[in-house]
Amino acid sequence: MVSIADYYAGKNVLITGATGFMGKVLVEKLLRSCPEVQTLYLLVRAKAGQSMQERVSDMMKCKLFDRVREDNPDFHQKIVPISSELTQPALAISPEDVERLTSCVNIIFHCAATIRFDEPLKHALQLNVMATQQLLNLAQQMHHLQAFIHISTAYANCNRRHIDEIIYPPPVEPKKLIDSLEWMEDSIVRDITPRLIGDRPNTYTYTKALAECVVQKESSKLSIGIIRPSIVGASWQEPFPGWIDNFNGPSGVFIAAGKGILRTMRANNDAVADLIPVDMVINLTLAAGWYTAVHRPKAALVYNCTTGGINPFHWGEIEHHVMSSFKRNPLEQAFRRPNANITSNYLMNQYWILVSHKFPALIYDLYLRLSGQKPQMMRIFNRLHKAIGLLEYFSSQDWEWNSENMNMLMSHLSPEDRKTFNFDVRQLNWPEYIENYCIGTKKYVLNEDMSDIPAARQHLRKLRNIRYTFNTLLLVFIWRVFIARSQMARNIWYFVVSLCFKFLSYFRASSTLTN
Ligand SMILES: CCCCCCCCCCCCCCCC(=O)SCCNC(=O)CCNC(=O)[C@H](O)C(C)(C)COP(=O)(O)OP(=O)(O)OC[C@H]1O[C@@H](n2cnc3c(N)ncnc32)[C@H](O)[C@@H]1OP(=O)(O)O
Ligand SMILES: NC(=O)C1=CN([C@@H]2O[C@H](COP(=O)(O)OP(=O)(O)OC[C@H]3O[C@@H](n4cnc5c(N)ncnc54)[C@H](OP(=O)(O)O)[C@@H]3O)[C@@H](O)[C@H]2O)C=CC1
Repeated sequence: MVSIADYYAGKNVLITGATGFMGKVLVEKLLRSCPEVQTLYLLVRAKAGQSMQERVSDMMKCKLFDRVREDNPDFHQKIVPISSELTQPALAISPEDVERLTSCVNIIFHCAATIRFDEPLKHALQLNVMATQQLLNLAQQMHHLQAFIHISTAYANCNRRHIDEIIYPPPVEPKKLIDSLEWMEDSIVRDITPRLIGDRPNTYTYTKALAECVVQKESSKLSIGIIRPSIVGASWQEPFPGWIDNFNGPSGVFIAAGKGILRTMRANNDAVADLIPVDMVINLTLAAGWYTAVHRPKAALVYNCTTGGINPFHWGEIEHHVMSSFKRNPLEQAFRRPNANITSNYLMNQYWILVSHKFPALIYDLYLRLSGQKPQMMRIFNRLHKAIGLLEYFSSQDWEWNSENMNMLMSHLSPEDRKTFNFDVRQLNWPEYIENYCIGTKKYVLNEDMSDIPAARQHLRKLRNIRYTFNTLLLVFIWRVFIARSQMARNIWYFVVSLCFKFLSYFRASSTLTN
């Protein structure tokens, strides 16, 4: 059977969400491991004052593409950005571009989505569901399309404990919901959102579940694969270990803990932390594209792309390895020494938030005010509390995903493809992966230099000394207050001092005698 790289040779690929975290890794891997691919059409919008061409050329300059650049300095010639705003009618693609795409695209990877957990329902529906429907409509006009790969999430059905590789009935008929929300004011939609999403934690998982149903409806007309990754983390091996470029999911939590800001979070130590490295997800995605195109399965195949059932690791272990990694490779200018603890106990968590988050923030802001600067720590903590509040649902419980299709796909790969497009999660060594992940947040998200580690360690020592001094002063102060107010405290104090004195005199006397 044709190998994966051979299949992609000469193919025209359409990718949405190419400027995002996973999209970038997909583009890079296709260019590097399938060098004969014909053209990558990227649907990109203008954003933040930058045209789509500027955004794509900035993207290609980033470090992620260093290895591709080495292999083929002209790789950018294979990339064709297409202007598209996915929330607009017909995806706002010009008629000329539609013509071009329909005449040549062979395979589509649909990665674009809003992954915000607090997205208003209408917008999440527009992007995650309606844009998917419009892309499917476009796909049906394509004369040479062989596969449509949709990126979903393993948490689309997080209201279930056991999740099979099937598409579950939708919580509501997507079209009916879209029609009925269309005329409603945003404030009304906001009010009814909790009732609509029901037992799902946010609009993200709800709309991703609806999107799967929209995709399934077209599966008789198109060859479809649905990839459901769990929590996508930094790369395992490719193109560099630990590559990551955002604060989403656990990355923001790791950084906040490494900076000594985050000290407590609600999570279950014993629950499975279903992290999966981005390069493994992308390898599986490309292999699924190949399999779908070559085998043309009759129904849409769903791939639960998870680690928990095969190579489980737990939040308690993650906490331990993240903390020890940041002690070995500290981040610059930490607020306090890294020392985060996770707990499933609500009251304990509230107590530590008060003592370890709010109290130091108050003191630091007071110091900033007194030194004529703008207070900022409380604001940072409020944002952090909002972010971790939204993540706690995922770190406090675990799920079981069936991953038979992932295993089936692996069994169809040649030994060579298994190496080049490796998604065998059994090979993951978690402590090593977490170490590289933490270093990756330092190098690629915070752009800190590894040569500054000795200075960062020195800073941690300084923080430790400040803490010891502060604790000693606090103890002495509390004790002084007690002694001044309570006869009993004074009596205990005199008793302890006289006991120490007696011991000292006894040792002095016995050492004089032995001499
Ligand atoms: C040692 C302990 C171990 C235990 C560790 C447990 C980890 C437990 C993870 C579970 C993870 C499940 C994940 C499901 C897997 C998917 O299926 S989907 C992918 C995951 N999706 C996400 O993570 C999106 C979550 N993020 C959001 O919804 C929004 O960013 C938030 C959190 C509501 C914040 O919204 P906002 O206040 O409007 O802020 P936003 O503009 O997004 O960002 C503001 C600033 O905060 C930063 N920021 C954003 N998010 C974060 C964050 N999480 N942290 C810190 N800073 C952040 C931004 O970079 C930005 O910085 P500046 O550019 O202003 O300097
Ligand atoms: N990250 C994770 O942990 C997980 C992600 N997933 C899924 O993987 C996919 C990719 O996620 P990830 O890369 O992390 O997400 P990102 O937020 O990093 O990327 C989202 C992409 O979608 C594009 N996009 C968003 N809105 C529009 C729009 N209106 N028009 C055109 N493009 C738009 C963004 O473009 P722009 O740069 O212009 O904003 C960006 O390229 C998503 O489908 C997500 O649901 C699934 C499980 C876990």
